[in-house]
Amino acid sequence: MSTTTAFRTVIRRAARKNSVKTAVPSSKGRLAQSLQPTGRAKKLGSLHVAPRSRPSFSRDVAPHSGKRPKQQHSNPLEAHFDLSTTTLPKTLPSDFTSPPLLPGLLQSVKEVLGQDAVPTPIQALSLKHLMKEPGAESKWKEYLLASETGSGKSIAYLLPLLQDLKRTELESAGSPRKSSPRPFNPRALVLAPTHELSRQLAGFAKKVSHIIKLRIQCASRANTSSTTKNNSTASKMKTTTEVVFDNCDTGDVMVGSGGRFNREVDVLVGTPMKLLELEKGKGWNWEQRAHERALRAGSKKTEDPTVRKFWVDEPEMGLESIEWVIVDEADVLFDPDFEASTRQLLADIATAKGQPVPVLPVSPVSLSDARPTPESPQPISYPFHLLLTSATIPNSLSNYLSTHHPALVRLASPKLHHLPSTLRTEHAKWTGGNKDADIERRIRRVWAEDALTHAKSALPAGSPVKLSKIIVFCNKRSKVEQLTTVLGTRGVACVALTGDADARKRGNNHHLDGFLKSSDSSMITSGSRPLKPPVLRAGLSNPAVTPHVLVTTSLLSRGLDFSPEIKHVFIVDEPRNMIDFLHRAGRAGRAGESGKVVVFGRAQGRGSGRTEEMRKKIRALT
Ligand SMILES: Nc1ncnc2c1ncn2[C@@H]1O[C@H](COP(=O)(O)OP(=O)(O)OP(=O)(O)O)[C@@H](O)[C@H]1O
Repeated sequence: MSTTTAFRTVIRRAARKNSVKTAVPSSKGRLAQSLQPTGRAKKLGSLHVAPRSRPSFSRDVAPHSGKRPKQQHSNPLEAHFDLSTTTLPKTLPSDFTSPPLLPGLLQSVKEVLGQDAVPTPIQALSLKHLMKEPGAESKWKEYLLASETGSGKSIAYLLPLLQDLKRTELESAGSPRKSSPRPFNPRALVLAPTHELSRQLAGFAKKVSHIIKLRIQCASRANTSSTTKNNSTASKMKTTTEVVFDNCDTGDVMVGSGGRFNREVDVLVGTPMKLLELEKGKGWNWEQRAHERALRAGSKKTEDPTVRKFWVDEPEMGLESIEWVIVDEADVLFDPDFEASTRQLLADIATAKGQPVPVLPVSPVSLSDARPTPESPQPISYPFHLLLTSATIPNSLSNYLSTHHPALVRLASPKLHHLPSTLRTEHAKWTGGNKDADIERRIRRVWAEDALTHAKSALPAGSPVKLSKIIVFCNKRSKVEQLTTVLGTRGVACVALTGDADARKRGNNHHLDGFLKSSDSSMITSGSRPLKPPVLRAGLSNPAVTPHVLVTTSLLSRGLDFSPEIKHVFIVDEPRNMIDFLHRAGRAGRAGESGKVVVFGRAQGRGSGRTEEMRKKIRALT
């Protein structure tokens, strides 16, 4: 279908629905409103308290019954998620002032979220349970904050973290900080699975803490070439002057030089691998990794001549001062790909603080997706506050926590394991042979709808139309590349982002910011009458030139906040599981904004059974 035909179709449909007016909710407090439980979610609304043997807090929390509501036996998600639920407490803070925040912190929260913003359910739960009253007993906390995508988990963990760090700093004003031979001695770590998310979280934390003046840094070193012993002097010099930290706000980088670079850091954000590298020295595991690669490639020799010998740099980070560790996207960071690094880092902190914990091998049971079983717990007790956050609690994470952190308290929002209520789902059928053409048609339909909305608005006729940005999720890198090329040749310029894309190696988020920011200048003009198809301007305003479509894999499905720019997500390959689906879809419909996820699938013939199965599961999420 051409642009013109698509546009006309939209016009016809709109004419039919002409009498239906869309209610535009007030922007103030929209997020909190959209997250209130309704219908079935209200019944199942959950504050989930994990420790069955040790009821942990508050009179108003109904104790976990251990029983599953009847209707959940038929829930197709049961195989993936821990769906245990209890009742939401009746009394939760309804604003950011009770318990009181430090004045500077409150001011920044209002600046960032808006003067009328009220806490979302997960933020209210966090305020209620995690804000330490001055003089309250100091004990290491262990909490899981779980709520649907885009519901404000970052603020939910930042408030107790920043408030506590500032208070401790004020209380110990005058007393010198512990001396350490290492240049960086953070008081808190925030772990995230990707550099992109680390940078975004650090930038956000900076905004929230700029008045109370805590120092937030992102440990996001630009990827540089490996350092070999053969060229040790030159390469060592290179390492000591290369980029150490990325300044997430400005994109500037500060250049460190080994031990000479000294700067106090309160909160350091990074991937577990990058933080281990700072703790142990760059190159600490390269030899082992190269060895494993050689083994995977089938090398039988113990000393493979192709395995290079790597130089290990000086460690740069001390762990003795750490009081808090936040594990964002905990279900990923405790999954088999990240689990070893995450637990190694946590264990190293405990050791540095003089309370070593065993790094137990992960039991296959705790990592399995099977329903939790009453295992004999092997508790790990870390000497720091541990906060995990996640939008999904797969059974594997639930098992892991029951086994190793039986005292950890789980706080969950009423709509956990549901799509945000402001997100609409549409199913698009493949029409036949050419899937790329179907995707293109759907993209153009979104733009035609933009033009129609513009034409019906009070904006002056002929003024530019703002075209929507769209994220397209594929399963494989090869598909991302192929689709980007095809759409490009058909006049839809795309940004392709895969794990090893060059743009990711630059140590900043400019590749994402550029895509999102260009929206202001990327416009088309509409004629004065709505039936006239949009006219494309040349150059920047032309989506054939300026990318309006980001094509990627699940890499960008985790944690990244694209609101309010992204309202459309396309899922063109069947997601591997519903966890993947929730996270991909959750890049739109955030913070109470409206959004739409379009799921492509086969309506008949081969593969249609699987599509129908997926639809059922998606219905269970809404
Ligand atoms: N109380 C609030 N009122 C209005 N907007 C809010 C509020 N809290 C957070 N937001 C906004 O909501 C958006 C999403 O927040 P955030 O990224 O923390 O969500 P999340 O729950 O961590 O999502 P994900 O699970 O995808 O990581 C952000 O743009 C944030 O500024």
